[in-house]
This record gives sequence, structure tokens and C-alpha cells, in this order.
Amino acid sequence: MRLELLTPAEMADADRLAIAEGPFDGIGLMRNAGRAVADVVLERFPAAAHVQVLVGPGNNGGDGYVAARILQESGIAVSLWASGTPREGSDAAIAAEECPLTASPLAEFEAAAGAVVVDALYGAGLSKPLSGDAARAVTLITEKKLKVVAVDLPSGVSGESGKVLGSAFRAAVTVTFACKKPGHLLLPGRDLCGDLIVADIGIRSSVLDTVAGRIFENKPPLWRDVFPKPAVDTHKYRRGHAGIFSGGPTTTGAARLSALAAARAGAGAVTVFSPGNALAVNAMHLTSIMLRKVDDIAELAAVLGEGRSSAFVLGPGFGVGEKARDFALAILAAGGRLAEAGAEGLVLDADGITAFRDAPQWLFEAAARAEAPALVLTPHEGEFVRLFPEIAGKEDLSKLGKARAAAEAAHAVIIYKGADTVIAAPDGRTAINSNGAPWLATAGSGDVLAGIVAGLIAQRMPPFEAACAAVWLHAEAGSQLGPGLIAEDLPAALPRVIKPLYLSPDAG
Ligand SMILES: NC(=O)C1=CN([C@@H]2O[C@H](COP(=O)(O)OP(=O)(O)OC[C@H]3O[C@@H](n4cnc5c(N)ncnc54)[C@H](OP(=O)(O)O)[C@@H]3O)[C@@H](O)[C@H]2O)[C@@H](O)CC1
Ligand SMILES: Nc1ncnc2c1ncn2[C@@H]1O[C@H](COP(=O)(O)OP(=O)(O)O)[C@@H](O)[C@H]1O
Ligand SMILES: [K+]
Repeated sequence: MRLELLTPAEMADADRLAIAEGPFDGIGLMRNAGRAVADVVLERFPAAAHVQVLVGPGNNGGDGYVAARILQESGIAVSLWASGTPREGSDAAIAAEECPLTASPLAEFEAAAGAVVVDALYGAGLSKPLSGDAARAVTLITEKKLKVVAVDLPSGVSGESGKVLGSAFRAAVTVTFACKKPGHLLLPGRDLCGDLIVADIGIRSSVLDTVAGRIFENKPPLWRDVFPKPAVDTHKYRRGHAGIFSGGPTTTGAARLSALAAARAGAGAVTVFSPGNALAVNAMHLTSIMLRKVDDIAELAAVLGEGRSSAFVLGPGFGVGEKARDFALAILAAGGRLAEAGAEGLVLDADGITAFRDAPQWLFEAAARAEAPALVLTPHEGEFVRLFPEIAGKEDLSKLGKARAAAEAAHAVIIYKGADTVIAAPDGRTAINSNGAPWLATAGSGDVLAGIVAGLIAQRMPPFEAACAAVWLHAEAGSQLGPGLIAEDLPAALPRVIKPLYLSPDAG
């Protein structure tokens, strides 16, 4: 399956190019699309006695006319309800002509108890909020709890952003064509799509290669080629050393969660750098993880000078303030010297992000330096607003657009966390995660994620791929653990989700 996600504009380009190159013309593609929808209705709802097909004026409606015809030919009672009429000479007009059913106006629509609904009102061409007859149909169908099969997207959901314009259908199944779109994975779109089926309608993969941009679904094939694999003759420091900064005596747990996660992700050695007054409490809870006192910038400079650590986590439980800023900037400034010794990156999470709320530019400028270690920022929504208030306020941008803009502004890989985590690189590559589970919404879960990222970067995995892999592994572990999950469980669950990556080329 392809991992590229096509925006509605890219999909329209794909349609045009596919029609120009063949083998199918526009109506040919539409017939294939409509047949795919009818097949799904027949497979999923074999006992359906009545299908109500709602068609709009564009090509989405065209697919609906085709599906209505095929469903009627297969012996099902079909009723057709139209909003507007297709433009003369369009593919949708041909599909309407080929459909023997007479459409009633959508204004007269009544939801029939027990019917299955095919929603072919609007798809990629959704241009304004759903209102009037379409919004009324959403209400009636929702009230009667009818099963909806959406064509391309549930009408009302933006294929670009996953946002709802006005109101939207909640589908049991959505059938889209050729490739997924960002709106199928971003919330609330993902939730409204129900099961998502990608149907092949005869668009050549060379066409998709031509139009595809740099947006991907986050799955192992995106990063498995660079996932670290220890050489047979490796030793612990060659596998990478991660350094995790601990907070004071009452806030040390977060750093230990990160440290355990970095170790489980495969870093050969992990050290917790702790303030002197928290050494005892850290020591009481650490076994395979090493511990070292780092109280101030001079002691940090000594650590950096040794060049042993190749990736750092700063922020979980660390405290918001000058010390967090000074430490982060010192690590980013030491890049040149560190790079020689192999230091690759700084994962700035939680308090480390908040510490820069009044001076984000200091951070961004430090990360922009060519020799600086890679910076990975892992904000949840609240932290994102603190660091990127202007970008966060842009209503017209999707979560994906915001993550991209932030990555460019900060010269950093951004992991914009949430149920639909988006990972963005400064060069424009963006991935949307889709294997998460709400069980991950638990205190300390983000600290574990930061540790996994650092553990992978310590092993020389490139930062964007390390971020994508970490998010996927974290989500996979969360999904597998399920109810009752607490953050402590996540590091221990990592071997179970990492091992299949080595064993099977098709894992995930
Ligand atoms: N050969 C191909 O190209 C293939 C395409 N395929 C199919 O085409 C679909 C895209 O088709 P599309 O570009 O015609 O857009 P579509 O979603 O039908 O909507 C446009 C129409 O709806 C109207 N409209 C929009 N929102 C509205 C609202 N809220 N309330 C009221 N009106 C609204 C809009 O009005 P306007 O913006 O012009 O004012 C315009 O008239 C795609 O999703 C897939 O299903 C497949 O068959 C594969 C082959
Ligand atoms: N509903 C959800 N579905 C999937 N993942 C979620 C959900 N809610 C939170 N997460 C994930 O859980 C983690 C929580 O991180 P964070 O908010 O930083 O928590 P903490 O600061 O307590 O560690 C993130 O990786 C986030 O993407
Ligand atoms: K639709």
C-alpha cells in the first residue's frame, strides 16, 4: 500500500494526468469508482433491503449515480436524492444519464428506517460549509442511526484538513480512491470516516508518483531502511549513548521514564544527569541506567566536552526557567565539537519547550546553526501554542500545516502530539500517525516518547525518521497494552513491538 497522502488538489492533478495518459478516461474512472462503492455496500451490508443514495452536483455525485445503477441492477431497492444537477457535458452528467433511476430533490429527503445510505454529495470539491438540505439530511440520518457509506469522504469533512465544515456525515465505511488523503487521518475526519477502504480505480502508479508531494502516513516502510540494527561486533558505546536530564528531588520520575525508554529503544548506554540534591532519589530507582551529577553549566560543559553522549532529552520534570534555557542552548551551541564525537540531537520536551515561551527566537536561532545537533521538539497542543502562538492562531491551517510551518520556523523536527500526531521536518516532509490509542493519554506517556526518540537518534537514526519511528512504536505499544496502561508499562512493551521490525519485512 502507498504511504503518500494526496491533498485534494494533488488528487485533482492525478485525475487529470490519469485521464490524459489512460487507460481510462474520466467516465471510465468514475464507473470504476462507483462500482467500488457498490461492491462495498453489497459486501458490508448483504442484507440491505433499501439503499438511499444522495448525490451532489459534482463528480462525487457522479460516483453516486454509478453506484445507484449497479446496486439497482443487483436487485436492491434504491432511491436517489439529488442536490443540484451535474454540469452539462461533465462525466457526472454522463453517469446521471446512464442511471435509470429518477432522482427526487434532496429537500424532500426522508430517512427510511433500516436503509443504508450512500453519501455522494461532496468529496474532494467541498468548497463551503454544509448547510440547507445537506445539513438537514445529516440530522435526519444521524437521528435514525442509519449506516452510511461515504464516497471519497464523508460530506462535510475537508480532505485537506480533516476539519468539519458546517456539519458532516458519520460514516460506517468510507471508500476513497487511489490514495488516502490527509483528511482521512487528521481528526475529526478520521473518526467520521469509519473503516477506510482505498479502492484501485485504474490510476497508474506512475501518475501517483508524479503528483505525490511529501506527506505520508506514518508506517514502518517509511523509516525501516534506516532503523538501527546493531552490527555483530558492536559494543555499548557504539550503539549510542543517550543523556537524560533529571529535575529536582520531587520531579525525577519523568527523566527515568525517558531514560528507560531510550535504553529499550536500543541505545547502548543511558545516563541520567541529575542535580546533586536529587542524586539519592534517582540512585534508589536506577539499575542499568547510569547516573551522574550535573548541577550547573560548568558541569554540563564537562559532559559535553567528553563527547560521549550522542543524544539528549531535556524537559521532562526539569522545571521551567533559565536553567532549562541555558542547558538547551549550551547543547545546541556545542554541536560542532559534539558532532566530531558523534552527538546527533537534542529532544526538547515538556518544561524544556515551555522555558522558551518568552524567547522562542533564541532557540530557533541556535537550532539554525549549520553545526548544531538536530533539534526535535515534542509539543502537545498546549505547548505548541506557547512556542508558536502565531502559527497556532492561523485558523485556515490544518494541524499538518501548522506542524510544517513550525518545523520550518524552528529549524527543528516537530512532533505535534495528540490523537492524530503529526511529525514534520524543516525540509517539508510530513507524516501523520494513525496507529495511536486513547490509552496513551496518561501522565508520563510523553516522557517515554521523548526517550524513544533520543534512543533512536543516539543510534544515528536520522532525526525525522527517528521521530516517526518513535511515534509509531510508542503508539503500537500503547495499542497493544490497552486498558490499564500506565506510562511505566510502555518501555517494557517496546521489545515486543520492535522485534517484528527485524523479523518480517511486512511487519506493521
Ligand atoms: N475523473 C475524476 O475527476 C474522478 C473524480 N472522482 C470523484 O470526484 C470527486 C471530486 O469531484 P469534484 O471536483 O467535482 O467535487 P465534488 O466533491 O463533487 O463537489 C463539487 C461540487 O459540489 C459543490 N459544493 C461543494 N461543497 C458544497 C457545499 N458545502 N454546499 C453546496 N455545494 C457544494 C461545488 O459547488 P461550487 O464550489 O462550484 O460552488 C461543486 O458543484 C471526488 O471526491 C471523487 O468522488 C472519482 O470519480 C474518480 C474520478
Ligand atoms: N487520544 C489519544 N490517542 C492516541 N494518542 C494519544 C491520545 N492522547 C494522547 N496521546 C499520546 O500520548 C502522549 C501524551 O504526551 P504528553 O501530553 O506529553 O503527556 P505527559 O506530559 O503526561 O507525558 C503523546 O504521545 C500523545 O500523542
Ligand atoms: K461524500
